[in-house]
Amino acid sequence: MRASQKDFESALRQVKLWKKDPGNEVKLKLYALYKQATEGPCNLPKPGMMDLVNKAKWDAWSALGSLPKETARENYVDLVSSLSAASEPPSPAKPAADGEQAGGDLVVTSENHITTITFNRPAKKNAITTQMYRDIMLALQAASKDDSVLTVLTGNGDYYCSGNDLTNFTDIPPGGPEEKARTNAVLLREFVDYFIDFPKPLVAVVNGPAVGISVTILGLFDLVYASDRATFHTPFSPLGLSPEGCSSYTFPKMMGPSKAAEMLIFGRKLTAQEACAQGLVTEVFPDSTLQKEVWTRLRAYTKLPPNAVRTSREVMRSKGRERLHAVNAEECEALRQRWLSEECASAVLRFMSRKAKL
Ligand SMILES: CCCCC/C=C/CC(=O)SCCNC(=O)CCNC(=O)[C@H](O)C(C)(C)COP(=O)(O)OP(=O)(O)OC[C@H]1O[C@@H](n2cnc3c(N)ncnc32)[C@H](O)[C@@H]1OP(=O)(O)O
Repeated sequence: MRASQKDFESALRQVKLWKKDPGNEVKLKLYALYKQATEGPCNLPKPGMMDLVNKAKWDAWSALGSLPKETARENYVDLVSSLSAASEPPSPAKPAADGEQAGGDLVVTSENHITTITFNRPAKKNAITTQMYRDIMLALQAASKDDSVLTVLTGNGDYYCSGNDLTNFTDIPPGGPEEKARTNAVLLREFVDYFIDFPKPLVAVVNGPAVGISVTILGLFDLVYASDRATFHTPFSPLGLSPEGCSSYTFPKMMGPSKAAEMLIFGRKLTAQEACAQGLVTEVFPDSTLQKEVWTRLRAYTKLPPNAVRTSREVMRSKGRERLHAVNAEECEALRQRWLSEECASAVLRFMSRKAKL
């Protein structure tokens, strides 16, 4: 059945009512079909490589070639109707479809002298947005002053964290990609500095796969407890990136240069057992007992004399701190340049147009 102009307009209205973001892949398809249906084939000049969003849109529209306007209109209506059921708002009685808890993308709780910071974006595999970097710093600042003995980082859902949200690179400010790269480098440096300077023991409870920056900063933690479902992946080269979180220094020190090179340069993904053998993970637990065993142990640790714990940690940490700050600065500068590279731009585009996953 051919879609009428009325069906098309109704589909356009329906999309505006969707409460749930359908994801970049779908948004690009809808954009391309809309443009083809209303303007015909794309004849705009190709945007520059660094203009990521417009380049992705241009690619999607151009890929439709000389598809007739009527067919594009029909495909648009079909796509919207197939997705509409999934986009209906959840009833108030049920939890949100993506399982997000009240409290936003980051949940911070304090109980039994343990402050817990939880990545809470399960629908996006707990990818870290720009706002989340800022909120984690605020949470660490508060935890450094509260009555907690330990600070824990963990994830809600099947992932621990899928690393930096790759769409963080797509909102280009008026100052262009250079300004974006500069502000990202400043934010990253400040974020990692918080972990270097944090005054209390930091514990990661790695409940599932960990990617990118969520792996590299583990080198700055005191304890890393992992589920046997967890994996540890730093795919920097495929993304046109370079290591951060002081991992270029902490990983070779911890696992030796060649094991670190396999991870940080060649992107080898480690299982939890392998990461434990390399010293990145303290102990691996069966997924079914991770929470019970780890939290029982952590509660016992909070009963230790707090001043002795602090002093021991300080003497272990103080010698390397200056070096870590220098490494952090160097890694951020290397990344600032990487973010401006064609290799990185192409990798982000591939992810956004769903041609690539890890
Ligand atoms: C201030 C800046 C600081 C920068 C610091 C730099 C850090 C470097 C890094 O962290 S590099 C690592 C970056 N991360 C990745 O490359 C991971 C990309 N994600 C994937 O490859 C896959 O999503 C996966 C393997 C993690 C999971 O695959 P799976 O098939 O199980 O699930 P989906 O792909 O369908 O994912 C579900 C939705 O989550 C979105 N998503 C997942 N990870 C990210 C991410 N890192 N950034 C943005 N979005 C992410 C994914 O797009 C799906 O969303 P959708 O349902 O809307 O399509």
